[in-house]
Amino acid sequence: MLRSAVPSAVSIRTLVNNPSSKSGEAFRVVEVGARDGLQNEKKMVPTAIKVELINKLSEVGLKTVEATSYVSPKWVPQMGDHDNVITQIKKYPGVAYPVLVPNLAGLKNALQNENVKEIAVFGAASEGFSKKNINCSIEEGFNRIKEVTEEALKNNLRVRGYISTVIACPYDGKTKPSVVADLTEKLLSFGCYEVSLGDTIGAGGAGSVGRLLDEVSKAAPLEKLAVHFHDTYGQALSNVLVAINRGIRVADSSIAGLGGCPYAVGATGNLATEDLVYMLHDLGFNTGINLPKLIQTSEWICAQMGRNNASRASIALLSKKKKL
Ligand SMILES: CC(C)(COP(=O)([O-])OP(=O)([O-])OC[C@H]1O[C@@H](n2cnc3c(N)ncnc32)[C@H](O)[C@@H]1OP(=O)([O-])[O-])[C@@H](O)C(=O)NCCC(=O)NCCSC(=O)C[C@@](C)(O)CC(=O)[O-]
Repeated sequence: MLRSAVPSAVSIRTLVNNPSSKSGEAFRVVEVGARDGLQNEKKMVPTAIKVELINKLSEVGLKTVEATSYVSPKWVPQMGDHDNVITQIKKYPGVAYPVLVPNLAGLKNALQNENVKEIAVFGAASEGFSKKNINCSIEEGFNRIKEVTEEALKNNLRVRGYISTVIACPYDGKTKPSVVADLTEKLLSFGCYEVSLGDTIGAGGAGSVGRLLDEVSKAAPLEKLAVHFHDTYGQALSNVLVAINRGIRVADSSIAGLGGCPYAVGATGNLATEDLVYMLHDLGFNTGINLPKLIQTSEWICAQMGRNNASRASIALLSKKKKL
């Protein structure tokens, strides 16, 4: 069993009362808007819009911009243009563009595109969601992940791992933290450089997320963990604060809070990137992200898609700008 190398984190009270204690410390935001954010859109989003979105996100200073999925287009039609997207984006130096890969067939397709340098593999911590999402059991899913990861590493790709339904499953109810801890350990042993813990339906709050992280951190070093919260119950930002308090320094989020999973009915989008960045900057973290530019991108994508902005920080900062 791996032991955490990070010293015990400061309490939330210390963080809130003394934000300068985090001054300048790096925090990595993983932008998932172009993939998680768009995959559930019923109306096809033109490839050109996806490409422009990814380029704009790269220009605001994000260092990881998840680009698309090499999943079956029969299952997720919105991601069917994966190859064109990854070919057409600008590929800014220093920015990683991971693509989701569910199986060896997806990896074979991804490997044919020389622009794919990093993949993300994904499994679930509940049987119901695993069956609906990837049409197999948890065990079969992790066997697939192992073979995909091994093959990807042989081909010099970096591999990030996701675990879905870490708090609760839309089909099976609450998930045991010990199950998530075991699966996290497995993904790291396969060779994933990082594991992102996904609260797919956004059911978690500070208590359940804290209990989950206490258990997972017994099995995995904190510097190998990321958190991925959907904001269905409005808890995502406080959940990230709990993760920060435990010592985690990577979080996934989606521009304008776009998103939802096709196999998690009722789940809303991810935590909005703008809200996350607003909080991180207020705490004194260095994200490398230009918030005003991020807000412009958020306004732009909402206009392109004809939808309301789910980011509270974007709404507030845009209305302030309009009043001036
Ligand atoms: C895993 C499968 C493919 C199994 O689906 P299956 O139907 O069991 O697969 P199969 O192996 O039996 O193949 C069926 C057909 O699909 C084709 N096929 C098979 N694989 C591929 C592929 N990679 N690319 C293109 N085509 C593929 C295959 O060639 C065959 O074609 P046919 O002979 O019928 O013409 C399917 O269930 C699938 O694609 N699922 C993906 C669902 C998905 O993308 N969900 C959303 C992403 S996960 C998520 O959002 C959660 C996350 C990560 O954000 C974290 C969180 O919030 O929790």
